[in-house]
Amino acid sequence: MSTTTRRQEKKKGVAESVANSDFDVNILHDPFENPNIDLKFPLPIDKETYVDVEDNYESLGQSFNILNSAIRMILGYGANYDEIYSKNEYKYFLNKHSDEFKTKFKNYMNSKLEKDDTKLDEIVYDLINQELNMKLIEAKDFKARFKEVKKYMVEFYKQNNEKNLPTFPSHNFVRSAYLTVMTIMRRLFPKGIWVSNQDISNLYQKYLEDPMSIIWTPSHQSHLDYIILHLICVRFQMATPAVIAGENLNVAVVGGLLKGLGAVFIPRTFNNELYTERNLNNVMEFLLINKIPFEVFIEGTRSRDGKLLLPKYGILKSLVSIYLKQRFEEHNPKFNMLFQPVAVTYERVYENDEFLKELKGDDKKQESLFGILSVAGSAFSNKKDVIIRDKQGFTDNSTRKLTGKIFLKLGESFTLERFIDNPEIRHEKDVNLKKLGFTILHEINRNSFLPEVSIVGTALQAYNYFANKAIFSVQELIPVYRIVVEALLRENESSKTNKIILQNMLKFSDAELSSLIIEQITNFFRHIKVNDTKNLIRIESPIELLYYKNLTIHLIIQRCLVMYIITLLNGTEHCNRRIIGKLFYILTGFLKNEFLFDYDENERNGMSFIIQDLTDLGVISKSKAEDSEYAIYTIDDPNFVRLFANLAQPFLESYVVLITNILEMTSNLASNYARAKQQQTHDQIILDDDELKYPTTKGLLKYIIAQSRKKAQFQSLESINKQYLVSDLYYLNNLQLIKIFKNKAKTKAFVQILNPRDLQVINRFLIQLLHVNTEEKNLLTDEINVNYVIDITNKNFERDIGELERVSKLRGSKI
Ligand SMILES: O=P(O)(O)OC[C@H](O)CO
Repeated sequence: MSTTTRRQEKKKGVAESVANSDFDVNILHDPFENPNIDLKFPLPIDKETYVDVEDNYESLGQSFNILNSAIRMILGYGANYDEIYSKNEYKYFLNKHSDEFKTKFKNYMNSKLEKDDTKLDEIVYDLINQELNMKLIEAKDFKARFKEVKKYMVEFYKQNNEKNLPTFPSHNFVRSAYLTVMTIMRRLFPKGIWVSNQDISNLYQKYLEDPMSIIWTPSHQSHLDYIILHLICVRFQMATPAVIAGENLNVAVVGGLLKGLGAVFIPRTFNNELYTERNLNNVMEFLLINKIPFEVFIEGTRSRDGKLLLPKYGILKSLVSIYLKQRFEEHNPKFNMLFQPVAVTYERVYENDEFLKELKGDDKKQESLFGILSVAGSAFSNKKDVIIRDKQGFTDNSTRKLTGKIFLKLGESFTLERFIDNPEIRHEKDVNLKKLGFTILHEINRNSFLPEVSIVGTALQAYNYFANKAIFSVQELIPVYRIVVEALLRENESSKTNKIILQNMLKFSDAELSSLIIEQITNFFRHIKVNDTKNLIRIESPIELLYYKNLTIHLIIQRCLVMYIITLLNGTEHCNRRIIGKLFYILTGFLKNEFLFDYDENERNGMSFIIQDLTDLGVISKSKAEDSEYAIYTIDDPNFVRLFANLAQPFLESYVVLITNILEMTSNLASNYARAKQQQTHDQIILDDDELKYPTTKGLLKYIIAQSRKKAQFQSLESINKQYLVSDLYYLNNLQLIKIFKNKAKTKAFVQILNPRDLQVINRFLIQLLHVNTEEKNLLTDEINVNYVIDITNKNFERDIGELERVSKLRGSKI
């Protein structure tokens, strides 16, 4: 038997053993003949409807509709057309497509604006009061002016609602969309979209026990996320959700279709608009009272780098305040909602090529009708997908579409009542929103599937940093591959699927692993090439590895950091648990936004556990037997330590890149500003001269990327990408070392240095940490110095720089 066939046999074994647990359904399979997928339990049929909401209307019989008839005829799906989405609404969920519901929705929103929402009146009163105070109007005109402004506001928000709120046209509209989208998706993703029937069945059963709005909270890496969840709902006989979507998607024609499918368009930033947020709250409250499923991407934007982003709290805050209002003001004691974290994993994200450009500093291409049509159009190109090789025999994927499987895994769902777990709480400010967001995202990370390509990507990235070679043999990669698989397996105890796959991979022979690596590179990479005759790999642009490595990095980042620190201190008396612990504390602080370290309850991620584990593995050893915090550790397996330490490095480098450039750019701008100010006459004084004094966030990032690439200061390009830099920028803002603020027109954001001295201290600390042009280590090893850096990261503003300066002077070192 050939190795490939043996590997296929083993892979089949994996698929079979997984079949009863995870990823047993491809939702793109057989969608027309059998649109409804049977769940793992029989859906009840003894009642007409299972959702206890007033005014849940059954739709009238099929009305004649030319479009639907045409679709039936053209596509020839006649027989089962009426089966699609036939029981989802009215029977198991509220029928949001009934005319009665739509009228009720519209009336509800209009009467909120016209009379029911006192908040709007308050806003208008405040405004007119200001006009009065500024003598823009006279007291006698107050009432008339109030009426005029209120009328304007009501009209404005009515028009806004018309433009932005879901329209829920009809079940036939859902059916037509299903047929069209299915047809496109099947062509775009021939390898399927995989889910676990048991996951969906568990959720459905929980929902039926006590129907309430399911709040779907998926990870967000692609615009396809919304489509996928809708298709899943249709197929598993659940109601499609209303979806919070950025107004950037409300483009010609497509915006209308998306509204038909439940999109609630919102501004990307609210800029304290007085009533917009409240208006959105009203929309959400109406949907939740009616137990309509709701979908929100709490990261707020698509992650371009494979890791989860920090949650945005706006919508979570609204959900919590609606819950408390309903329970305690509207006396609706059973009101609740069910959060469902969802991990969506792509073997190759559709937007991959665009994301690489953005990471390298290009502006995002705005969504447009043309762009969306061309995606749909590309599904129908009849170009055969053949593997092309260049003259040297390496794969040339520059013109191939490169699509893979998509996997969707549900985490453990929980109700808001269970999360709050305190009947005394009445105010949203008493609810820990950060913990709510992090609970959702940790649950996503805990359940994220690791596709084979993510393991290949991690091994390639690790080896690339380790060996720094552009061309190497597949054979050279294999030992690294095995080490990576072992490390990931140790951190995947809780994921049944990942565990099985990784365990099986460890049993592969070298020849089987080679063929797996070659196959994955051929299928998914454009800038990493492979020659399957000579068994060679060529890395043309390592930035493509970043995404795949980051699909796994959250599992091992803490140990990478510990190994990084040990590498720095190895051979000195400082390589003890006390100093390692302090540095680990600082570095996990630096990377806490990048990796969502807060509220992580996994004890395997603690420093003591990791050190013990590395000792047990024989990677490091303790020189003294007793368990003192001063016992010195030494590295026994330098290659192992270096391999993982390297993976942590780019995240730290990106801080040095950022801070050095903020300092440089700000000082350049300051001297230009001083010069301009001298030449300025009184008449020229402008309203918003921050523009001249401070870099904009956007300008700064562009400058950094352009400058740093020229300087090639670090080995890895990974440290100079937009997503890491943005997240670092917000951490420095949080430490109040810099301030990010908007201009008066709220069109731009600026970066101002608030604490140049401590920004320098952090910069020097990082420079020593990364030993860039310096042998000094005093900021890493001297406890007074280290404690000062800890004070910065702890936001202890009482910190005493004097002591730091005295110590440095005494020892003749620079701060
Ligand atoms: O910020 P973007 O471009 O990732 O947009 C993603 C949002 O879902 C659009 O509403």
